[in-house]
Amino acid sequence: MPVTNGEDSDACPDPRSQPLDVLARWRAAHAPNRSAARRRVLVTGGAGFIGSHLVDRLMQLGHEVIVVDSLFTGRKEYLAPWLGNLRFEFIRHDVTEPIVLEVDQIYHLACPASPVHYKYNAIKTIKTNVIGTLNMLGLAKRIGARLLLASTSEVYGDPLQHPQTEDYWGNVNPIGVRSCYDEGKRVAETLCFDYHRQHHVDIRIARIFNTYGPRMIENDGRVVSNFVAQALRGEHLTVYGDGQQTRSFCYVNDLVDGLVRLMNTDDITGPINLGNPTEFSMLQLAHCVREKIPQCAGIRFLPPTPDDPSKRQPDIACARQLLGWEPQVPLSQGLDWMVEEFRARGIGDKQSGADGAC
Ligand SMILES: O=c1ccn([C@@H]2O[C@H](COP(=O)(O)OP(=O)(O)O[C@H]3OC[C@@H](O)[C@H](O)[C@H]3O)[C@@H](O)[C@H]2O)c(=O)[nH]1
Repeated sequence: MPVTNGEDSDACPDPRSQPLDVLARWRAAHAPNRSAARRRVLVTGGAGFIGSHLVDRLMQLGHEVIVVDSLFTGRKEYLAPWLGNLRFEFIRHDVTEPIVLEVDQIYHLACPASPVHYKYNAIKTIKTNVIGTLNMLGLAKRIGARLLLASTSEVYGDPLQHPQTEDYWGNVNPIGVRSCYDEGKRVAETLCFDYHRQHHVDIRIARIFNTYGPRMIENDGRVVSNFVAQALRGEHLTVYGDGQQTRSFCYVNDLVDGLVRLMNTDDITGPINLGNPTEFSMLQLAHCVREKIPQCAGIRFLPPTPDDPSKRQPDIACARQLLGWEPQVPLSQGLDWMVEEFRARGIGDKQSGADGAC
């Protein structure tokens, strides 16, 4: 980790004359048992869908990984391959409570991300985004760690600009049912920049667009997992509204690649959009899933959900230019892998017939 302000000698800066951030960064850069090849990395929300894939990548790269997760939506079994590994630790902890750890990097992902889950306890969701992020930024400041915030495309709300570039300020309802998440993440971004300006905390902000892949919880309510699980069970695909709303779906391994690149790129704060720019309507997605899973019963239209964004597509010019990153996996391929994993989990083995289909 680079030490700035002329403090790159091995000698410890004089604690009486140096600001705290200089001392913290000196300590981080000179910590024993650490190197660029073997960093100590904290992943909050590391037992979740994206978090657990990120943990796999960090462990494969040879880092020491600490996962902090409340297991509200995360699943410990996603971490099973690493339990018992000497480079891995799991701590069941809610980030709304402070925690003290010594690490070089913090990937701060902790927060329910499915609209169904984040609306379930809206006050808890906003606390997680605000107090949880404050706690993690305080920790980063204290120990001189770099912090990457998993922000979201939801900061753009129901966008009036399409596709969305990072300089677009968004169109967000501050008092709606989704506000706990989208306003919560907007405040989390604000906090990151305030800690950066005021305390020189080294921050990275990733605006993550819709992501899918193996290990999505089959009933987490998001569209790709819903459609695949419904199709495998021989049920109808539930399309909310007229299905003309659009999203752009990124395969989880591509996203993890973007997160790791962003974390390890110097002299950049973001925000940076990370997502697949290929846009689909929900009806197109439904047809794609039906083609792959013929036992699917058909489509059932349900009322739209409040404040549902009508369109969403990332402009990823910044990620291409600054990180040399762009998604590699087309939706059709990613869906095949996801269907395979859902089948391996036994989803659809016992056809429910609950909605009268099949
Ligand atoms: O069964 C379903 C589920 C969802 N949908 C629709 O599919 C679209 C996508 O819905 P999802 O719940 O998958 O995800 P959303 O885009 O609403 O929110 C997501 O945005 C990006 C991330 O930050 C989060 O994963 C999540 O908040 C919405 O228009 C929704 O109404 C259906 O038509 N049927």
